[in-house]
Amino acid sequence: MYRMILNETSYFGAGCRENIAVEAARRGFKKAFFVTDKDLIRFHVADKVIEVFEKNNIPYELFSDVKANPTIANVQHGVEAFKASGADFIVALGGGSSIDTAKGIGIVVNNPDFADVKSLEGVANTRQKAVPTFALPTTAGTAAEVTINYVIIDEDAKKKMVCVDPNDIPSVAIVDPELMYSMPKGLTAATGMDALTHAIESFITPGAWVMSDMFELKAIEMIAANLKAAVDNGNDTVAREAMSQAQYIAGMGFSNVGLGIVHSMAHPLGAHYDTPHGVANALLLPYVMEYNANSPAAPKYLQIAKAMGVNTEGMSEAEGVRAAVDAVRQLSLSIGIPQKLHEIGVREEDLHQLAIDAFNDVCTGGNPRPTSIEDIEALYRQAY
Ligand SMILES: NC(=O)c1ccc[n+]([C@@H]2O[C@H](COP(=O)([O-])OP(=O)(O)OC[C@H]3O[C@@H](n4cnc5c(N)ncnc54)[C@H](O)[C@@H]3O)[C@@H](O)[C@H]2O)c1
Ligand SMILES: [Fe+2]
Repeated sequence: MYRMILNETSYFGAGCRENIAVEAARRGFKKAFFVTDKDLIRFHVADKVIEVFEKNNIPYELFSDVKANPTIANVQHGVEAFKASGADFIVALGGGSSIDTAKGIGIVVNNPDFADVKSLEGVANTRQKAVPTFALPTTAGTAAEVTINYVIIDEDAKKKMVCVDPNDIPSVAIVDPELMYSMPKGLTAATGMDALTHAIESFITPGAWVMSDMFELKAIEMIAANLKAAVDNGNDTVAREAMSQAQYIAGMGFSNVGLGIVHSMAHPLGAHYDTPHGVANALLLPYVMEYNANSPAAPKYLQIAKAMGVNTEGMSEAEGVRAAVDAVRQLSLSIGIPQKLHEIGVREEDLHQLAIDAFNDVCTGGNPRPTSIEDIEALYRQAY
C-alpha cells in the first residue's frame, strides 16, 4: 500500500503569486498572518507579496521573527502573535525556515496540547489540521510548501527535531520563480543541492515506488540540466523556473516516501554549528551515495547517472554506481560547494556525538543500507 498527500491547490509560473487573492476570496478568508524573515524584507522579496495584499485590500499582520534554522522560540512567539492578530489564515513566504515555522505555528494554534513544541517531534498525534496556509517558496530547495514535514531546533537539546504530520500540509502552494531571482549564488547552489539530495535519497529509499520514482527521476534530470545555469545567472528565467518546479516535484515524492542518512547527518550540523541545510546535504551526498551503493538500491544508480545526463549505454551496475557518484560530485564542484567538513567549521572532536545524533534522526529509518553509529561516524571522518 502507498500513500500520497499533496496540496489542495498549487500554482506555478512567473507572477502566480497573484493567486493569493484568488484563493483567499474563494475560501472567504479575511485577514492574513504573514510569516517571513528579516532578509526577505531586506531583499524586497516580501514587498512582492505585500503588493498583492495591498492591491486586493487584504489586511495582514507581519511576523518576521524567524531565523534560518528556526527554533522552538520562533514558533512559540509566532503562536502568540497569531492569536493576537485576528487573522484567519497564514501566508508563509520564504525558504524552508519561514515555511517550517509557519507550519509549527499553524499546528500549535489548532492543537494547543502541543504548545511546548518539543512534543511535536517525530510523528505527532495531532487531531486538528493546521490553520489554513498558503506557502510561497523563495528558495528552490526544501519543497516545504508541499511536504508534510517541518524541522525546528530544540536549542536546549542542541537538536534539529524533524516533525512529520499530514495535518501541517499547506492548503495552497504558490511556486513563483520571480520570488527566487534575488537568491545569491551560494544560496542557489546549496538549496538546489538540497533538492537534488531529496530526489536521490527518496529514489533509493526502500519505500520508493513507481509514482515517487517518476517524480524523483524527473527532478534529478531537471536539476542536473538547470542548477548550474541558475547559479551562473540568477536572472536566467528558464533555469529559475525549471528549478522552482524541480524542487517541488522532488518534494511530492520525498514527503511521501522518506529520505535517508544524508539528511540524518545534515541535521546535527545545523543544530550544532548553524550550517545551512543545503550546504550540509551537498557536502555529504557523494560520500553517502558511495556507502549506500552497497545495498539493494545499487541497480538504481544507473538510472540516477542517466538522469544526471551521463550516457550509460552498456554500463555495468558497478560502472553505473561510479558514474552517478561522479556526476553528483562534479555538479557540486562546478557550483562551488565546499567538499570537506573542516572547511565549514566542524570540529573533529565532535564527530562521535554528531554520529549519535544522526543515528537517532527520524530520516535514518529511510536509508537503503542498514546503518550504525560506527558507520555514520566513519562517513563523517571520510568527509572531514
Ligand atoms: N519542511 C521540509 O520538508 C524541509 C525539507 C528540507 C529542509 N528543511 C528545513 O528548511 C530549512 C532551510 O531552508 P532553506 O534552505 O530554504 O533556507 P532558509 O529558509 O533557511 O533561508 C536561508 C537564508 O536565505 C535567505 N533567503 C531565502 N530566500 C531568499 C531569496 N529569494 N533572496 C534572498 N535571500 C533569500 C533567508 O532570508 C535566510 O536568511 C532548514 O531548517 C531545513 O532543515 C525543511
Ligand atoms: Fe532537505
